[in-house]
Amino acid sequence: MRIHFTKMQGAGNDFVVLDGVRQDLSALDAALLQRLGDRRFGVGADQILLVQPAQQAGADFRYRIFNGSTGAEVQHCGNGARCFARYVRDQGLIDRDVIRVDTVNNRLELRLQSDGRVTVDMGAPRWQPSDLPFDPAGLTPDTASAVPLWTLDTPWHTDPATSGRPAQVQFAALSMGNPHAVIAVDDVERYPVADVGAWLESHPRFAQKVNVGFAQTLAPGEMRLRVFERDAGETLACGTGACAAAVAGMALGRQASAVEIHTRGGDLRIAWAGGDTPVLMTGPAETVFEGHIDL
Ligand SMILES: N[C@H](CCC[C@H](N)C(=O)O)C(=O)O
Repeated sequence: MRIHFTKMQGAGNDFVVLDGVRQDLSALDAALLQRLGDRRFGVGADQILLVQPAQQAGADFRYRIFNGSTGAEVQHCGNGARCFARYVRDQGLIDRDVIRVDTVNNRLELRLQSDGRVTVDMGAPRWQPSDLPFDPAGLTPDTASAVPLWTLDTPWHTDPATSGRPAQVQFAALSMGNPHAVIAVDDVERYPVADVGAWLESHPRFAQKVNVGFAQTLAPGEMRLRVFERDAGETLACGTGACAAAVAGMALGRQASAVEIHTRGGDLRIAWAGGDTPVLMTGPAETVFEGHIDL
């Protein structure tokens, strides 16, 4: 099967984008998607984005996301949503700058800005453990702040003096359509992101695993963030992770209602008015190259 694809990136989070409107991609299964995502045997990408005709009234397209390492479908991808908007506009699939798309569990509004960036209405955050899902059984959250903070023992010990007591992590748990655990750290560059990220990503309390964000507050309105993504490892940026980190900081009273998030791959701007209002994310979306692949 010969497939036309477009390689794109949003703040260094990279994607293979497929036109399922003008191509018949019904034969694509998880194995072929995983091959597309493979950085040695395929094109290589953190996620595969599929553009399909809308199935619901009021939407322009259906937007489906698959993690590149597994070919498994996931609920949301924020950096991907910006690239989706750039793609359908540049490919002539739509001639408007405001685009409405449906994901598996959300309707998003994508807006192409005159400066080349894209703003995405990411929907409202959801805080119930069942929204992730996260199993809180036996845990007592710290409810002194506006949102519950959960504490888990890690497999590591802090130092010989406390060899009997494991180190702990405290995190906010929320859904942006996909599951996120956000840990506040003093210095993202020195924190053991790979170890703690891999451990929490696959913790049995997260039945569908979880994206793990490591957030450093630089100032009210400015954060640095690293994210160990579910089924992707650490990516250079994570859009839903940036929303989750910003919203957790705001809900905890540590952040203003608009935050500039510095990721390793670029900067994202997040705005949120609280409660059930939508989270707005603005950032870059760029095409890298186009090509064909025989699968
Ligand atoms: N790894 C994520 C999907 C991609 C999210 C990320 N690339 C973004 O920009 O939001 C998950 O399994 O939920």
